[in-house]
Amino acid sequence: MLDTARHNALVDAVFARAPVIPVITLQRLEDALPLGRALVENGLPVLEITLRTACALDAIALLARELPEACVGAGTVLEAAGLRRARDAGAAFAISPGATDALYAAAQASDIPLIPGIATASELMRGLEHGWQRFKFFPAEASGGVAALKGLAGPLPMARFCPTGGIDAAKAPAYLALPNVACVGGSWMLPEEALRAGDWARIGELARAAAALRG
Ligand SMILES: O=C(O)C(=O)C[C@H](O)[C@H](O)COP(=O)(O)O
Repeated sequence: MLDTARHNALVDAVFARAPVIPVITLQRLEDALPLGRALVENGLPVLEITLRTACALDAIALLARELPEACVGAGTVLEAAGLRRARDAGAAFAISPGATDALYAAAQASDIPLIPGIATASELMRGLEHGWQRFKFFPAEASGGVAALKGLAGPLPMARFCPTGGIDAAKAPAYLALPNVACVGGSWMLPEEALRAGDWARIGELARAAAALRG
C-alpha cells in the first residue's frame, strides 16, 4: 500500500509551486533550455514534458541538470517502463492521462511520485483504493469540467486535482476557485507557431499571465 501521507506531501509541494503546469511536447532538444527558462523566469517553475517525442527523456535530463529552479516532471507516463525511464532521466514526478492497476503497482514500488489521471468517480475510487489522493483530472473540459469536480467533491472530498485538457487562460480561474483543485495543467501558453519560431518572448508573456491566475 502507498504511504498516502508521504505521497500527498510530495505532490502537494509540487502543486503549491505554481497555479499552472505547462504541458510541453518538445520536438527539438535545443528548445528545451530556452523554453524552460522562458517559463521558469516568468513564474511557471513546474514543467511537464510529455513522453510523446523522441527527445523527451533527454530534455528532462537536461532541464533537471541545467535548470535547478525548475521542477521537471514527465507526462504521458502510460506504463511501468515509462515510469522507470522518467525516474532514470531525473524527473521529479510522473503524470499520466489515466491509470491502470499495473501502473499503480509500479508506482508503489518506485520512489518517483506518480500523479495518475482519472475522469470518473469509479476511476477515482480505484485510485483511492490503491492509496492515492492526488490526481490529474483528464480530459478536464470533455469530462464535465468544473461541474464534474464539484460533483466529485461531495462524496470524495479527500481527493485533490490538477485538471488538464481543454483549459485555457479564460477557463482556468473557475477551476482554481474549487476547494479540491490545487493547480491546472495546459498547453495554452505554448502556441504552435511561437514554439516553431522559437518566440520565447511571446511564450514568456503568456507564462507570466498564467502565473498570475488565481481562482
Ligand atoms: O500527455 C498527457 O499525459 C496528457 O494527459 C495530455 C495533456 O495533458 C494534454 O494534451 C494537455 O491538454 P491541452 O491543454 O488541452 O493541450
